[in-house]
Amino acid sequence: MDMSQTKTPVQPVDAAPDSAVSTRNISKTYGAVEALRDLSLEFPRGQLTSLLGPSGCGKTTLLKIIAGLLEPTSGTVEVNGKTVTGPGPDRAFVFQDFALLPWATVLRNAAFGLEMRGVARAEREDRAAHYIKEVGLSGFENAYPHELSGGMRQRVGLARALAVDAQVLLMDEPFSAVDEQTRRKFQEDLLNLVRNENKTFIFVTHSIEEAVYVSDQIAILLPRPSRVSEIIRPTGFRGKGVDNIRRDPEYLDIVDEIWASLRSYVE
Ligand SMILES: Nc1ncnc2c1ncn2[C@@H]1O[C@H](COP(=O)(O)OP(=O)(O)OP(=O)(O)O)[C@@H](O)[C@H]1O
Repeated sequence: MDMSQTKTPVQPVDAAPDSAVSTRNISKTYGAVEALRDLSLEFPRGQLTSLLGPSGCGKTTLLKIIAGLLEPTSGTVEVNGKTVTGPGPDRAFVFQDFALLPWATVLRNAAFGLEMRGVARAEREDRAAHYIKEVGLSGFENAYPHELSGGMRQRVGLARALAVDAQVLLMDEPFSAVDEQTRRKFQEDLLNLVRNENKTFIFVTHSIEEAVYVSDQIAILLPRPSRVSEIIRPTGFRGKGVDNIRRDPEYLDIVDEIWASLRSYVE
């Protein structure tokens, strides 16, 4: 099988998608470890793209390079046509552990990105309160992180990222540490956020089902040195409502298809 082929099982790829983020010929080596090789990928504006691939294939590395937290060995990242040289206000990283301040309330934590940017207290608390509501945490403004469940802490991290109004949200396996019910609820909420916020989401996950459920575009990465093997756009069942996606025949077919292409790497 030609692994470099771009698959379009549901709908043709737009002729010229408007990209918020482009990675061009990115390579990254850590000493002797070649993590990424010549990886080029477009991230359409206002959509959610998942990076999916076997463990250790370089998904987090790519996300950190896009965030400007890590320099590629070669290649460039562009955000809105401008080359990335470091972290910037156009991108917000939602960390796996969310990096919340344990001594600060939910409100202050959610406002923390704005505080770092010097936004006045009243304005930042207003904006933080709006996003605390948006992520379903109304009533917890004055709680502390240790009083929250893992899923709620994740929502605080997401509220913080939304409050700074970055155009690009980078999420590294945000749902890996929560129970299945919380995870499903969060996936539904994420779908609504993508629709309502018109931001570009780049999302790392290990879960094929999760990627197909939440993504407009899935980039399947091959194991080290990682390249993109396929781009899948599971758009056919999008308008059918969050409750119907998991039993949609197209959803199930795409999950099977991705599993078929990844299984050889885990056997
Ligand atoms: N700081 C580092 N120094 C040396 N090697 C590293 C470093 N960070 C990552 N690597 C290696 O680079 C490869 C890619 O790592 P990365 O964390 O990006 O993969 P991943 O796809 O996100 O993995 P996982 O799905 O398990 O989180 C791995 O082999 C990893 O061991």
